[in-house]
Amino acid sequence: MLEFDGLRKSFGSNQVLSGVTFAVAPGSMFGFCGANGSGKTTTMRIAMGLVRAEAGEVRWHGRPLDGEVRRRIGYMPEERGLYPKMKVAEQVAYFARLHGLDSGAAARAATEWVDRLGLGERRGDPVEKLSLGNQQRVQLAAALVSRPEMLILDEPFSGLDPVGVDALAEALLEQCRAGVPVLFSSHQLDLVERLCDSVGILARGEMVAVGTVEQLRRQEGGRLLRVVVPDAPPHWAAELPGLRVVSEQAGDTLLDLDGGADDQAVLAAALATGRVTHFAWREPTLVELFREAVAVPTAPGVAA
Ligand SMILES: Nc1ncnc2c1ncn2[C@@H]1O[C@H](COP(=O)(O)OP(=O)(O)OP(=O)(O)O)[C@@H](O)[C@H]1O
Repeated sequence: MLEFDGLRKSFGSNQVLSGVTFAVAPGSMFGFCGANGSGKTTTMRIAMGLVRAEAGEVRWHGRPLDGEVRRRIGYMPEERGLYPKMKVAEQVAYFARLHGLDSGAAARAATEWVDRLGLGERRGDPVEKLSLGNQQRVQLAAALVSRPEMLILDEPFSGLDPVGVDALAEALLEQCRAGVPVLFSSHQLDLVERLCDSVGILARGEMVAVGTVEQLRRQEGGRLLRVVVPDAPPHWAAELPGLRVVSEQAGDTLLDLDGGADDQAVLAAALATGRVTHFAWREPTLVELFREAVAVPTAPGVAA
């Protein structure tokens, strides 16, 4: 297990992490989510020894990470660390050598990863001549080339086109199948939902939700009712008892009903405003679960 245990960190008076705890199992993919500035990068930097935590520790197989273990981590930092003048394949081979591969093995592994990530035709170009998305692919090749024992990737999918996303997703799934724990941060929640075994949502300095998407759905208490009434006036459902309007756009309304609320009463109210073209229960997406989890709780009796 890669364990993050009770991490605390402040920058001046800004308490960023106040006890962050979660674990990534070998062979599983963990999607690390949270609003901008919630502390994902700080958490990953602590794991890599780039930021010192005030309390807590990160362990691999029960032992705190040290320099030796960190050399076996494939890390992709948020601030991309490439040498702009170095050629693509040389750069990737350079990172492989830094992680202990001899020069022959490093060159072979670099060729393989450069090809796999769709950069074969650019292998001889200096990195600075590549588009941002392609530089991103080089950075990923650099993280993967040393056959790491763990992967910690800070927003690896940002800036990639759909083909790049697919190539990276396949590469990460292959690492998982080989038993590597993969932790990556992302704001692309559809991707996290599709790829990850587990998800963690960081808010207010803590993991406010951790588990499979299915477990998060159960925690948040269930299903949403989608009602489409193209001609309904705005806010037609706002005053109905026992429900909350999650979203409303051009007659397409998403409702969160209390346990005892009557969906047939909602249907009758919808029909009273016009023709109902869609009326069905559905599971919340990870985006909706995320919004729910990061929303600041209001004290009882205080109007939102
Ligand atoms: N070196 C630093 N000095 C001072 N404050 C910092 C430093 N590094 C991070 N912070 C602050 O810590 C908070 C968390 O930042 P962090 O980059 O970890 O968040 P994040 O979840 O990765 O955000 P994003 O999704 O925008 O990348 C922010 O308020 C940030 O300004």
